[in-house]
Amino acid sequence: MRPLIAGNWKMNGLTEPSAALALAIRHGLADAGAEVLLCPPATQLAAVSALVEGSGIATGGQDCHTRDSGAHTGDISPVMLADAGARYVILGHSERRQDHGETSAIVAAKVSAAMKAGLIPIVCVGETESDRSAGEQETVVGSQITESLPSDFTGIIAYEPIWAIGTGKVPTSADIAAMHAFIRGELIRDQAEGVGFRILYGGSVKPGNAAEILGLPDVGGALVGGASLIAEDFLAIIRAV
Ligand SMILES: O=C(CO)COP(=O)(O)O
Repeated sequence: MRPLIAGNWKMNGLTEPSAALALAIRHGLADAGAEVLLCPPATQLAAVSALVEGSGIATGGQDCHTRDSGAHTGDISPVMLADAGARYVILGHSERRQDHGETSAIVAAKVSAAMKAGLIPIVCVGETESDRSAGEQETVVGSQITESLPSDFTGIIAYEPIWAIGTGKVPTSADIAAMHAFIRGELIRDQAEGVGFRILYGGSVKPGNAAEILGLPDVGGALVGGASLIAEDFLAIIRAV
């Protein structure tokens, strides 16, 4: 399976810069050894999906509701994401867990809804800095995995240590490899197909560290925030595969 390089644009992207970014990535992508995914804000999803159509670049949402439609002001359903061109959806990102009080149980319900709509969920897990200082990272990530994934899960896991997001701090390669091995073990124990799921690393992935991170065992790609907003940086990360 080729590695997946996913860009999480978060709450960034007005119409013109989003189109320019999507087109720069499309045009700069030479016979990539990676699968490429762009997750723009919901307001840009349909436009970005149209701009990358036929290029092999996929698009995804950054969250979804558990229902397909109904009286849920401000929410976006998985069916709506699929209708706007998405093939993937990021779920349980730490920013949503923190800003919107999303528990792992809520994330699990969203994962099921996304799968039902035919989307591939990318489920984020990761410990805080204090969890790591206390040596609790495996306990925290282990329970996030157990509680955020339905028993029939198929999809992708993204390991994003919260203290590495947007900070320029990255765990050591040994720590990334250890956590990915731990996550793989949990998936194999809990999930019938756990041996095959991709596990992405996310948290301050940049052109300068991408090759080393992507070369680690059980790292099946990267979930990139800040550097995915700069076409040359995102393309350099893709080329590092
Ligand atoms: O949260 C992230 C991707 O989902 C990582 O963000 P940064 O790459 O900006 O650290």
